[in-house]
Amino acid sequence: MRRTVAEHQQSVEQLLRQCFSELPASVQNDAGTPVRLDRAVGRVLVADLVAPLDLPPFANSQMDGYAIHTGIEQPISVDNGESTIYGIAPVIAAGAVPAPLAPGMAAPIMTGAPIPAGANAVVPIEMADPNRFGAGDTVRLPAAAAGRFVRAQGSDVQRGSVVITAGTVLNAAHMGLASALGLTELTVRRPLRALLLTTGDEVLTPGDPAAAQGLPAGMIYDANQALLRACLEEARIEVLTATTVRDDPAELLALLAAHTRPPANATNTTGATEATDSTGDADSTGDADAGSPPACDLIISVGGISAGAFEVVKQALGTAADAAVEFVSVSMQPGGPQAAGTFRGIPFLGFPGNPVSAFVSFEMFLRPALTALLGAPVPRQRVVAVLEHAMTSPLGKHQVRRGIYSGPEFESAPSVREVGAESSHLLGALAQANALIQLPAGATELQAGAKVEVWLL
Ligand SMILES: Nc1nc2c(c(=O)[nH]1)N[C@H]1C(S)=C(S)[C@@H](COP(=O)(O)OP(=O)(O)OC[C@H]3O[C@@H](n4cnc5c(N)ncnc54)[C@H](O)[C@@H]3O)O[C@H]1N2
Ligand code: MOO
Repeated sequence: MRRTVAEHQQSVEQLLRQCFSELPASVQNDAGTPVRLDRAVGRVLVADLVAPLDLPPFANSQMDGYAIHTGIEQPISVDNGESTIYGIAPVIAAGAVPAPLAPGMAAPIMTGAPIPAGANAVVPIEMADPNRFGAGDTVRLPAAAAGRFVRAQGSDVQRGSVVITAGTVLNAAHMGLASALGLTELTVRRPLRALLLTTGDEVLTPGDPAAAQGLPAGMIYDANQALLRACLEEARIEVLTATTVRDDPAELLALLAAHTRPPANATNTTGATEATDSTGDADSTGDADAGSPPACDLIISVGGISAGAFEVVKQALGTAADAAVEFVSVSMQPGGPQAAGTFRGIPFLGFPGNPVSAFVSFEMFLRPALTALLGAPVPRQRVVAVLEHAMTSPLGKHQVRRGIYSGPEFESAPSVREVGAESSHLLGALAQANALIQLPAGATELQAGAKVEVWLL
C-alpha cells in the first residue's frame, strides 16, 4: 500500500488514539499522579493549577532604599517641593515584620522586605542624601509617586486564578512558579511506556564482548537503539526495555510475547500508579500487576521491514495471530518503508532500519501524534527559511533533508543550508543538523533563495 506523508501521519495518530482510548486506564483519561517538582519537568499537567495564594504574598520593596509615605505633609521639612527631609525609622530587612511607619519618617528597607503600614512608596538608596545606609539621623529624599518601587500584593499572580492550564508541558518556569506558590508536587500524566526493539544480525551493541578485539568483519555497532531511546526519552516516554533482536522471527515473537500480555488479561495491564521508591521519589516504576511482565503502551521496532530476504519484523508480524500490522510505503524519503498496527492490542510502529530513516520516522509520525493526543512533547517549531543554495528532490517523494538553520540576524532573513545529502545512512551529518528541511512531493527543483519549511530540532 502506498501512502502520502499526511495519510500516514493521520493513520498513526488514529491508531494511537484508538489504542490509547481502549486501554482500561486510558492514557488520555488518566487522572494523574502527584510527582515531586524535581521530577515534573517535561511532564504534562493533568488539571488546571489554581493559585493557593497571591504572588507577591504581601506588598514588598523592589529596591534597597527608604520606605516613605508620599502625598502627605511631612512634619520635618519640605524645602523646595522636590525633596523632603525625613527622620529615620528602624531598618526593615527581608523577612521582617515591620512596625507601622510614623508620619515624617523614612524606613531603610531592603529589596523584598514588607512595606510597612503607613508607607506607599520606596526611594532607592542611590537617590538619597546621604546615599548610604547608617550615615545620619535624617535623610533627604526626592519626591516619589505613590506606588513607586512597591511590588503590590497579588500584582504577579492572584489567589484563585488559573496559573497553569491542564495539558501544559511543564518547564523550568512552571517549577519556579509552583514552588513560589508553596507546592511540593504537581499532578501529571503517567508517562507512556515503550518497548524498543532494534533488529539485525549485523548489529552489535558497543561494549559487546564479541567486539573485544575490535569490530568483527561485516558487523556494525548499533546506532538505532541509542538514537530512538534518546528520542523517546526526550519525549518523556519511559523505555521499559530496549533490546536488539536477531533476524529470527521466532525470537522476535517470543520477545514480544514476554513483554506483553494476551488481550484477555489486558484489564490488569495499565493504569499503574507512580510508585514511591526507596529514596522517597515518586517515579514511574510501578506496575499494577506485580509478577507479570511490565505493561507497555507502545511498541517500536527499527529495521527489518523492507524488501530483503531477512526482514524479521515483516516475517514475524505479517502473519502472527496476535498481530494486525500493515506494511506500507510512504512517499517520503528517508523513511519510505513503514509498519503500523497492533500486537495484542498494543500500538505497534515499525520504522525502517537506516538510522536517519528511523529518526525522521519518529519526527514525522510518532512525535506529532503524541503531541496531538497527549499534549507532550512540545511540537517542533516550524518556520519558513530561505535556501542558501539550490536543491533538487525526486518527483513524487516528500524529502526530509537535514539542514543547518541560521536564525534572522538584524535585517537578514532566516536561512537554511543542507548538511550531508539525501541518503539515510548519513548519521554524521544528522549529528551536525539543527533542522529538518521539508521538500514537498511536488518540489523537484529549488533555486537558492527559495522559501522552504524547516522544522527546528
Ligand atoms: N529492494 C529494496 N531494498 C530496499 C528498499 C526497497 O524499497 N527495496 N528500501 C530501502 C530503504 S528506503 C530503507 S530505509 C531500508 C529499510 O530497510 P529495513 O527497515 O528492512 O532495515 P534493515 O534492512 O534492517 O536495515 C537498513 C540499514 O540500516 C542498518 N541498521 C539496521 N539496524 C541498525 C542499527 N541498530 N544501528 C545502525 N544501523 C542499523 C542496516 O545495517 C542497514 O544498512 O531498506 C532499503 N532497501
Ligand atoms: O526511505 Mo529509506 O528510509 O531512505 O532510507
